[in-house]
Amino acid sequence: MRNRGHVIACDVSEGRLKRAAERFRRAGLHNIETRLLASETDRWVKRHRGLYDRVLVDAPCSGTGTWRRNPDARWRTLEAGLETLLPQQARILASAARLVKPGGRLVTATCSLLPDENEAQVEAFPAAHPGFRVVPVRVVAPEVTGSAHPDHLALTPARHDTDGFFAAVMERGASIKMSEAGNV
Ligand SMILES: C[S@@+](CC[C@H](N)C(=O)[O-])C[C@H]1O[C@@H](n2cnc3c(N)ncnc32)[C@H](O)[C@@H]1O
Repeated sequence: MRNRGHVIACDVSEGRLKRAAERFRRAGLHNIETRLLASETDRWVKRHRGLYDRVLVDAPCSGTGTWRRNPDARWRTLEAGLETLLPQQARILASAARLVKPGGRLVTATCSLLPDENEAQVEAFPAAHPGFRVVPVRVVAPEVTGSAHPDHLALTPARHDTDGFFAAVMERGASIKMSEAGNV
């Protein structure tokens, strides 16, 4: 965005937001406001529903895509437990969807290799939020080629010699009424 527009970085961790603000300063970015949320049901989300052109969700995930750099993380991942992470990811995604304006886009990204955290979350989303449809990443970013998934961005250490990374784009219908868009 070249320091233009207005970006709001939300987290439930004050420490994370402070560290992020330091990174923004070091990078010379002046268009980012930080916002501490109590949870995905924070009233701030309700007050700002339907206001944002783009919403990026970088929810807690297993981090399995970073295992080649952080081999010890596999033991921490097992502690965190997918049975906790999967519903938390779905709740955060549903909450973030409320912020997207009609015609706006919701992008979800993980550093996970696990289909349950990636494709399965994205496939389940439009059923609960009929106002949204998946937009293939190749449409949004034609310069991105070689993804391991036909619609989403999927990078794997084996195929791309990068960390494992996943991103999907969903667009809210331009004419959809807020009340029709599921969970809003
Ligand atoms: C994968 S990390 C994202 C880190 C972030 N991109 C950064 O650079 O600091 C996932 C983050 O989600 C935060 N989180 C957990 N539950 C949340 C919620 N309900 N709303 C917003 N953020 C949440 C965690 O505190 C954690 O910082």
